[in-house]
Formats: sequence, structure tokens, C-alpha cells
Amino acid sequence: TFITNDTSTLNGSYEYIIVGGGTTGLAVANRLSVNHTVLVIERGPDAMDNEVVNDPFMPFGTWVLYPSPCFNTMDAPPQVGSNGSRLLPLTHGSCLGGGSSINAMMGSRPTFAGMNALEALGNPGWGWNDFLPFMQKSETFAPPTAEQRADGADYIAVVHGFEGPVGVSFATPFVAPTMQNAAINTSENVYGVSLSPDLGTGFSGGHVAHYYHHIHFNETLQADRRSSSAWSYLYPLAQQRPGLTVLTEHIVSSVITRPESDGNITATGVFVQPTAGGQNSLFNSTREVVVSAGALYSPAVLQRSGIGNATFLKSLGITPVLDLPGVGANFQDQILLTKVSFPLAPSANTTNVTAGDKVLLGVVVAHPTAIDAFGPNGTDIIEAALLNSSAEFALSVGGVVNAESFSAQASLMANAYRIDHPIIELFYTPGSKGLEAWSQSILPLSRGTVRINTTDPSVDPVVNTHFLTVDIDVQIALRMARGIAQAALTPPFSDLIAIDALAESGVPGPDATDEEVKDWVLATYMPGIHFVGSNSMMPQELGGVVCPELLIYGTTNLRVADASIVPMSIFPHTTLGLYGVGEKAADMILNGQK
Ligand SMILES: Cc1cc2nc3c(=O)[nH]c(=O)nc-3n(C[C@H](O)[C@H](O)[C@H](O)COP(=O)(O)OP(=O)(O)OC[C@H]3O[C@@H](n4cnc5c(N)ncnc54)[C@H](O)[C@@H]3O)c2cc1C
Repeated sequence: TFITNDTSTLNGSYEYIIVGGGTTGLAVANRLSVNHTVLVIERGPDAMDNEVVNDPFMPFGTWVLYPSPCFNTMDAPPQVGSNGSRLLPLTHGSCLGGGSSINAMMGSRPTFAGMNALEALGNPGWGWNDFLPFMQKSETFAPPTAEQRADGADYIAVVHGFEGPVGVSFATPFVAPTMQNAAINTSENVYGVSLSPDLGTGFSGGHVAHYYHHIHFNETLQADRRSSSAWSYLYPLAQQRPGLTVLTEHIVSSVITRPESDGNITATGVFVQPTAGGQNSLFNSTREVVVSAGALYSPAVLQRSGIGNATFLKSLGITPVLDLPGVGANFQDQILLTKVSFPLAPSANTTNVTAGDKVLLGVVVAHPTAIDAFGPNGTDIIEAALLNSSAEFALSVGGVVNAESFSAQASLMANAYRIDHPIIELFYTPGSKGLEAWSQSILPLSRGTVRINTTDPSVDPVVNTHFLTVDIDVQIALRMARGIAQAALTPPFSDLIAIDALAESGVPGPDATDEEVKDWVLATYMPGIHFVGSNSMMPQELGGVVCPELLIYGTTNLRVADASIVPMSIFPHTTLGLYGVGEKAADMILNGQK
């Protein structure tokens, strides 16, 4: 594999070009380059030996002290759902490996209910049974050691893969067993969820478990390492591919297309610009171009290429080559109630509780269902709220292209909740300053947009998130906040934290009114940073951008493979599902599926 940041060393033509060397893009590139020439173009640097990137205990919360070369962020402008006053940081990875080189490595999978909802939205071949083999193909799961098992770790072998590039394992040693077991028992008490040996079976709703991460134990270093997509699909000796070339520190400004006589367009190459500024280069592709720049940037690449809402493109002086109003619509993310830190009880200051300074986010994760979170009629309550939600706001801001798209998605979410899709995630993190409990929504209905406002590729697109603009999303956020407060007051977790820990944390207590909780939520929530949907895979009449084969409607050979194709946020955390998307995309491309 040839990795360079110098275009003068490259050929002018490759069979496949991948736009973005991130999480999904490198998985696709790896598989295609076994028998083909492939050029990956990545905006960020190659951070192969950077310890801030590779050490899994470095990233979260320590960026100020140890800046990661992969860290990148842009602000979503203030808007309705952020109290009209807050800028929300949209953090993302920009280097080889993309988000997988900076994320918290929480190893979550989509669910049976979620994948089947995706299929029912008009995507044959994407149900759980079809998709699971691709997630398995990507991973090498490390079963817990005897010591980890004694501390409570477990797994179900049949749902895992054992020969793929991505390492998935429990931390060695187990991070903080006392705290982890207390968190499990407390979640059972707070939400009525039961202990599952493995949250990756597709049936995580109603369960809690010790969690695995995208890390592997390095025998030489005798330490855990991050299994980024770069360290899984690109750098290891076994993954070297003579046909694979990677150009770093260059931005793809646009995809070049030519019209066909039948009205379709064909991608023939890309224009590329150095990230630091400078001369444009052109690279040709003889087979396909795959856009894998992530949910924030892939719509921008397409819009600059003349693919998107024609009226909008013309307003920027861009000549439309394909009128696809769904490009940049249906953008969504989960809501994260974050950085809720509870000071330790004086008696609790032991490594088994705090893990010393080893912060690995989400070592215990609970997935309450609608019934667990809202009571015995929870599913009906949520279904009624979803089906009665109005598309008006989303339509007015371009978050959906029509009301049918909004209601089809709402109704599939209600179905998913009927078959135990989790509605909330509550996760626990030990740290030297205290114990943290965060909570995240999973399937939001609020919809936003990603739109460029200039043709300059070095300028970030404008991302109007429109979080919490549908009432059901607000109601779920309130329940998340109340769940965190309950956890702080429920033994055995409460025994590990100071008596006044809840008050110290700032989370509203059980006596707070809904209005007070809402104020706290609106003032403190953060994006879940699992952005999806901005080039959704769904029927074109619902605003879809790609078909189930990930080909952009109206093109012969231009595909998208990254988080932007996921039309509903069915991946509680995205990465392991996205490796499945990458594997499936490569499989479809190599089999000529269109
Ligand atoms: C801080 C953080 C924590 C997270 N924690 C978790 C977690 O614990 N578990 C989990 O599963 N997920 C987590 N995620 C989410 C997950 O990492 C992302 O959803 C995932 O990495 C997205 O993958 P992708 O392939 O869609 O895009 P990316 O991995 O973002 O890849 C896109 C790549 O394209 C490049 N690019 C963009 N535009 C261009 C262009 N024009 N030309 C060339 N290159 C371009 C970017 O630099 C980037 O490298 C986290 C994300 C962040 C940011």
C-alpha cells in the first residue's frame, strides 16, 4: 500500500476512487483493492504512530492537554432546539480512519428491529439476517479472558466474527469491576432491564451489560490499542495491497460526471485540492467513484458536483447535473446528556471503582425499551406520540422532502419499539474525578439539513441540526435526564458516590418539575455525534439519494458508503454497523450489483 501526500508521485487513473479515508471508506478500499487499483483521497493527515490516537485511554476529555491530529469540529448555528442561543459543536474525525481514529470506541451494533425497519423502508437485503454476516466479516472478537469472565464479562459466540480486521474486546484488565457491577444492578433497579451476556445479538432492548469496545490487546506492548479503521483495514502487514494508493491531506472538491444518452450520469473522476490550499489535480476512475466523506461532508461533495436540489444548486451558481432534493436532507443525530460526573464517596476511592486515570467511555450500557422507560403502556404512548407528530416544521426547514417520508419513518420507529428496540441508552464511565453516567437518545424524529453555502471545498457546509424540534424527542430527553438522577440515588451505584453527588452534578433531582428538567436538558445537551441520514438510502419518492445497492439514483457508477446513507438512526453507536456497511458495499460492487 502506498500512502503519500504528494500528488506528483501518483498515476492519473485508477479503477476505483474513494472519497474519504475514514471509517467506512477504508473498509471498502481494502476489499476492492485485492484485485483492483484503488485511490483513496483523505482530507486529513496520516496519524499512524500518534499515541494520542492509538492509546484508547487518551481521547475522551483529554483533548485539550493532548490534542489529537484527527480532531475536527464545526458549529451548528443556534436554533430552536438549542434554546435559540447555543452553538452546538459537531465533532468529527479528520485523518486516516476518520471518526474511528478519534471516537470513544463503544462497540455497539444495530438491532434486529432496527435493521428490519431499514429494510421495510424500501431496502431489500438490509434486514438483520442479511446484514449480520457483514458485521461478522469485519470483526475479530476477543472472547473475555478467565479473569474478565470472573469480573462479569460474557459473550455469545454465534453472533460474532473471529477472522475480520477490526479488533473488538473488553478492556484488559477489566476497567473498574466494582463500579461496573454496581452500575448493572442499579440499571436493573432504575429501568427494570435484565443482564444480557451480549448486547450484540440484535436484541439489546430491555438489557444491560458490561460493554466491549473497538480495541484489541497488543501482545508486544502488553497494552490495549485502538482498532481504528486505519489500524484494521490499512496499516497491518496482512492488509497491504499493491493496488491501493492513499493520498492524504487533499480534499475532493467535486466528482466529475458525463451525461449518458438515457439521462443517467457516469462518474469519470474527481477534482482534488491540497488541504493547505494550492493547485487542483484531476484523477480519473475507470470503474466507479465511492463517496465516503461522512454524513457531514458527503452531501457537500455531491452538491459541489451538481447533485442535489436543483433550485438550491442554481442559487449558488452551480449547474445541476442531477436534481436530487434528498441530498443533505433527513440529517439526524441523537441527543447526549453528557459529562454528568458524580463525586466519589470517601470510602470508594479504589482502582476497582475509579480505574485510576483510565477513562474508557461506557463500560456498562443499559438499553431500556419504551416499556422500561415509560411504564407498561410505554409502547402505546410512544407509538401514539410518533404517529401524531407533525411534519410541518421538518418540511418548512427542508429536513424532509415530503410529509410521507416523515410519517413513513415515524411509523417504522413505532414498529421497531414494538419489537423491543431500545429507546434510551444509559451508560456509565469510571474516571479519576468521579463516576459518570451519560444518557443518549437512540431514534430521534427531528430532521435537519446539510448544505454548502459556497463552492469553496475548504469551507465547511452549514449544518442545521434542528435537534429536539419534535415533541417526542423532547419527552424522551426528559426521561433520559430523570433516569440519570434515579441512577445517582439508587443503590448500589449510589453507595459509591458522595451523598450530595446528585446536587453537585447539576442534574435536576426527582422533585424537579418537567419544565425545570427541560430547561436543564436544553441548556446542557450535546449532539450524540452519530450523524446519519444526509444521503439516505430509501425510495427516491421519499427523498432517498441512494438505492439499496448504494448507487446514487440517476447514476451508473457513483455510490455512497458511509453514515450518510443510514436513513434512520438505528445504530445506537455507529461504527460497528458502518463496518458492516463498508463490507456490504464492497461485496455489492465486486458482484456488480446495481
Ligand atoms: C468524538 C467522537 C466519539 C464517538 N464515539 C463513538 C463510539 O464510542 N462508538 C461508535 O460506534 N461511534 C462513535 N462515534 C461515531 C463514529 O465514529 C462515526 O459515526 C463514524 O466514524 C463515521 O464514519 P463515516 O465512515 O461515516 O465517516 P468518517 O469516519 O468521518 O470518515 C469520513 C472521512 O472523509 C474525510 N473527508 C471529508 N470530506 C472530504 C473530502 N471532501 N475529500 C476527502 N476527504 C474528505 C474526513 O476527513 C474523514 O476522514 C464517535 C464520533 C466522534 C466524533
